[in-house]
Amino acid sequence: MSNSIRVAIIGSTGYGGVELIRFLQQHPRAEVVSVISASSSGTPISEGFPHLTDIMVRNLDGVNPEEIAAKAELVFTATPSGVSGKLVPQLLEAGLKVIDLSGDFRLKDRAAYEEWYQHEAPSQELLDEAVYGLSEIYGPDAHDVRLISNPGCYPTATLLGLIPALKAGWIDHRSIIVDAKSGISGAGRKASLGNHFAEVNENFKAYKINRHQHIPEIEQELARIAGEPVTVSFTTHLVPMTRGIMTTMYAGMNGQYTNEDFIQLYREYYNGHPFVRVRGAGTWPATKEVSGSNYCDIGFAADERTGRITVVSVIDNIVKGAAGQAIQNMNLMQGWEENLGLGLTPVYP
Ligand SMILES: NC(=O)C1=CN([C@@H]2O[C@H](COP(=O)(O)OP(=O)(O)OC[C@H]3O[C@@H](n4cnc5c(N)ncnc54)[C@H](OP(=O)(O)O)[C@@H]3O)[C@@H](O)[C@H]2O)C=CC1
Ligand SMILES: CC(=O)N[C@@H](CCC(=O)OP(=O)(O)O)C(=O)O
Repeated sequence: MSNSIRVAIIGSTGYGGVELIRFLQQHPRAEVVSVISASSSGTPISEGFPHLTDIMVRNLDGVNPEEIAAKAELVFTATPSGVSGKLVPQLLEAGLKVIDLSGDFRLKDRAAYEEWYQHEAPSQELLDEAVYGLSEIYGPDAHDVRLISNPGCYPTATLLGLIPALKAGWIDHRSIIVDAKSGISGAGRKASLGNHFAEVNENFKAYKINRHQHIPEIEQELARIAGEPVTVSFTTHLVPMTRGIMTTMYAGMNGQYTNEDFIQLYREYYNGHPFVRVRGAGTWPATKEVSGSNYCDIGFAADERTGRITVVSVIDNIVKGAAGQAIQNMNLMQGWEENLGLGLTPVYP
C-alpha cells in the first residue's frame, strides 16, 4: 500500500472537476499534479474560476495521455459520456489508473448502453473490467483495480436507499417506484435553454420520464441484489436549487415491518460506513443537510395501512453523486480509510 498518489483531472473546468479540486486540495495523501481542459489549455485555472485564486496556481494542460502518465499515477475523467468512452482506453494503455465519472462504463450490456446513451459502447472487455464504484456496497471490489466506474448521481441516492431492504427480502422488487428530484448543477456547467435562470427559477418540472439513462443502471444493480431482473418506475424532476438530490422511493413490504425495524436494519447494514447516516423515526432528511458533503442521509415511513414503505434519501449530486464518491473510490482503490480527505461538514444553511 503506497502512502500517497499523484493525480490528474480531465474535465477540470466542469462542475465535477472543480469539486474534485476542492476536496483533493485538502486530501492528506493525494497531490493534484495536472488539471486538464480540452478547450482552454495554457490558461491559468483561476482565470475561469477566480474562487481558486492562490489555491490552485496552475495552468490547464491539454489532453495528452502520455504526458499525463509522465506526471500522474491516477486520472479522474470528469468528462461527458461518449468522451470518456474514447479517452479511458488510451489512458489505461498509457499505464494510468482511471476513475471515470461518466455513464460510459457503468452498464455491462453494450446493447443497453447504446440504446439508452445513443453512443457506441466501449469494448466488452473494458466494461467487464470496470468496477461499479458504489463505495458502501462494492468497496472491497475497488481495491487495487485499474478502472472504476463511478455511479450516477440518481443511482447513488436510489441504490443506497433500496439495497438493504431488497437484500433482506423486505420489499417486493416488482413494486418499486422512484420519484427523484435534482438541483440544476446535475446537468453540468454547459449552458442550455432548459437550464437557464428564467426557465428554472420558481419552476418545477418533470423530465425524461421512463427514458432517463439512469434507469438501466438502477435496474442492473437492483437485479444483481435480487438475483433476477428488476424493473422500476423512475421519474426525474428539476428543482430550482443549485445542489442536491432527493429520491423518494415507494415499495410494497413483504411483511409487517415498522420504522424501527428499517432503522435497525439499515444501521446494521451501513455500520462502519461513515457517509451513510440513518435518521431516527419520524424525521426525514433534507438536501441542505448534506450540501457540500459526501453524506447520504436516509429516512423511512412504513405504512401499515397500505403495506408500503417510503424511503427518502438525499445526497449532494456533485459530492456523493460525483466527485466525493470518486475520491472515496480512490481511497478504497489505494487501501486507505474510505473517508480520507472527505470529512467536510455540510454547508448549512
Ligand atoms: N454534475 C453532476 O452532478 C454529475 C455529473 N456526472 C457526470 O460527470 C461528468 C462530468 O460532469 P460535469 O462536471 O457536471 O459536466 P460539465 O459539463 O460541467 O463538465 C464537463 C467537462 O468535460 C470537458 N470536456 C468536454 N469535452 C471534452 C473532450 N472532448 N475532451 C476532454 N474534456 C472534455 C469540459 O471542459 P473543457 O471543454 O474545458 O475540456 C468540462 O470541463 C459527466 O459525464 C456527467 O454526466 C455524474 C454524476 C453527477
Ligand atoms: C439535473 C440533470 O439534468 N441531471 C442529469 C444528470 C446526468 C448525469 O449525471 O449523467 P451521468 O450520470 O449519466 O453521467 C440528467 O438527469 O441527465
